[in-house]
Amino acid sequence: MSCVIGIDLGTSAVKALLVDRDGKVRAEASRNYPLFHEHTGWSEQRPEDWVEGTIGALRELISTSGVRPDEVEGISFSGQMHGLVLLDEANRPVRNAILWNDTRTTAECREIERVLGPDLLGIARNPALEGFTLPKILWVKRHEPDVFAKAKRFLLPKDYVRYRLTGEIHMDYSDAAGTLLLDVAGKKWSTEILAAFDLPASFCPPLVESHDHVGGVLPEVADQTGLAAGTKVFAGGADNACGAIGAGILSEGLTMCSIGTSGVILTYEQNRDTDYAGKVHFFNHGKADSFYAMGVTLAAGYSLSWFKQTFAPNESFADFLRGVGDIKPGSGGLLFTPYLVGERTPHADAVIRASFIGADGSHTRDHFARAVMEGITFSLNESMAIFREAGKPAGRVISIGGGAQNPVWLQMQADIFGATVVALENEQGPGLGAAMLAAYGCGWFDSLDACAAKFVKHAASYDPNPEAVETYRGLFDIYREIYTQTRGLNQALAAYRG
Ligand SMILES: Nc1ncnc2c1ncn2[C@@H]1O[C@H](COP(=O)(O)OP(=O)(O)O)[C@@H](O)[C@H]1O
Ligand SMILES: O=C(CO)[C@@H](O)[C@H](O)COP(=O)(O)O
Repeated sequence: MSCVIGIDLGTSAVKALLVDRDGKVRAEASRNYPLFHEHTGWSEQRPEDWVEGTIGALRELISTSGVRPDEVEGISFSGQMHGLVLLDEANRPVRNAILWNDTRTTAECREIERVLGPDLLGIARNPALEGFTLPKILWVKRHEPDVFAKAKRFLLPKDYVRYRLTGEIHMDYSDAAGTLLLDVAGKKWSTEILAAFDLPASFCPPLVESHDHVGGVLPEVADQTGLAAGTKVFAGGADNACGAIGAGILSEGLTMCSIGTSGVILTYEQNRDTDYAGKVHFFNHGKADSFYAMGVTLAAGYSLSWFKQTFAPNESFADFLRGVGDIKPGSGGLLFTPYLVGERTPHADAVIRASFIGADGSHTRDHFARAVMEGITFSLNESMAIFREAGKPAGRVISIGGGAQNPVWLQMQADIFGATVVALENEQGPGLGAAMLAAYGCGWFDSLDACAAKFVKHAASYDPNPEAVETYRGLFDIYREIYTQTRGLNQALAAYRG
């Protein structure tokens, strides 16, 4: 059996998939790791936890699957985006990584806007948002000058793990696009942006394509995992680029909904000049010389996990959500906005927080759980609305991520988006996209598209129910009002946060 491995370095866990030449997932293994929230709005992880988790997951994958080490032809990665890993002269992290959902950098975002003006959108193609990497670099420079003095270069999360597996330092275009330091259309580090913030070119790693062969597994990693030393390692990509590859979003007109910790509505873009004026993100794809645009809900799956963890910590997701299908669309007039950690699209706002609106004595826990799922989906529908206004057809949406595991949620997506929602057989999120990059990199296919034709298999599809569509249309208008109605209240409450 010849196989590849896709490693998805997520926010809650790292998952490793062993995939054969037919695209069949033969084995999987995962390891969780903690998040640290030292202050409100902060979110950090220990890079060493990612490395230990990845090595542990690989060891389990090899030992339980029965695959021979020489049958693994290649490995690639998908990674949570934007997280800042600062390395010293000896490539050791100088502090914890600051993650994509950390919102401490509002002042640095304003500074970036002031210094770069319209060049920011012109070059980096994205606005300054707290989650992106450059504001985090400036935050460490300003608030931890002693730490910053030791930092010689930066990496993103999966690039650091790949470095520890291979000893080689690189970054692929799809992940580099989320740093605000890349000239996205020109595919090079922006000398203008680096100069504007006094960062040397040596601060940035060499750029590669997602399918590029960038090194081999180190002998000591081979000893720890059971892989063969020298096993080919391919660069990999940003988790949303890999999610899109794994969902077959490789040509114009295709749309994806991903509900992981964050939530994303993503469309493929062939034209590097497509201009959404910064309303949605515009990034390089993991398929060479192509792009994607996406809107992001910061706390999508995270909102549901938070709710379950807070009110039913000992129940599985399946048990917890069992009664949700019995509640009618609209949750009996209960609405939820998923702003637990602030929001990105369409409201770039680090201060806004979540609300339940309309609670009454008849509401049960199932009403609240359904309202959380509906609120997350309404938020994603705001991104969908931006794409529709820009003329993108969104009649058919491929749904991936943890949220796609629940049929009630898939039907809800169809009803709220007013689109046919298609689930994938053997839903594996971005890990399958990472495995596809390895399969293409190994030469199993002539193109990623050819790989997708074999690996991406559609499962059940969900058509919108006209009655539910009508109910949700009315509620969506009310949902949209909540942001403006609660913004001032949340600004006043900010002083009371920990
Ligand atoms: N059975 C389920 N039904 C509905 N949602 C689920 C289920 N299992 C997980 N989820 C949601 O999926 C999210 C995790 O998705 P995942 O794609 O694994 O995230 P990440 O890649 O960010 O670690 C959780 O936060 C949770 O809300
Ligand atoms: O910040 C973004 C995209 O801009 C997030 O999508 C992260 O990339 C983390 O994703 P998940 O952990 O939810 O997969």
